[in-house]
Amino acid sequence: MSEVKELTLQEVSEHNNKKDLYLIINDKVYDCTTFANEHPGGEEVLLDLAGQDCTEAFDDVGHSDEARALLDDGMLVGNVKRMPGDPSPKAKQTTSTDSSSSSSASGFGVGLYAVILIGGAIAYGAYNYLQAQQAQQ
Ligand code: HEM
Repeated sequence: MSEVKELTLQEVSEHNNKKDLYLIINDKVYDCTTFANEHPGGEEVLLDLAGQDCTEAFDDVGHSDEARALLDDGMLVGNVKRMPGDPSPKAKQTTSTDSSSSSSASGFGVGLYAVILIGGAIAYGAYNYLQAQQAQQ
């Protein structure tokens, strides 16, 4: 049984190059040195974030479950040890902007239904009108 390592942000930040590349995701430290050149999203993005907390960037891409599984499959080094004065973990936060954007999304849904309903009604009216015209001839 290997002991879980604890690394400070300072220690992780020293692993910031192609030959020694650590990333922090959800307060866990991963050694991505060998994975970097196999990364489907490219080596550059990982190098840019080397030694840093990339939780937000990782989540924003919408990585698959397989990508998440890869992390714990051999890359895990240990946990982040937060010291007093360190920045807080970069987790996804539900902000008021999020809820307003979701409400505008649902507003768009209602608008779309209205367009479909009104469009349908107009098409039905036009069809009836044409039928009546034809009946008159
Ligand atoms: C060690 C952490 C990471 C792992 C294990 C990983 C793994 C993967 C995998 C397996 C894919 C293929 C698509 C999928 O299955 O979701 C992918 C795509 C991608 N990754 Fe990562 N990734 C990591 C970190 C990052 C970071 C920090 C970024 C920064 C923005 C990033 C950016 C991307 C992009 C842009 C793609 C899309 C590539 C495309 O579809 O053309 N990845 N990653």
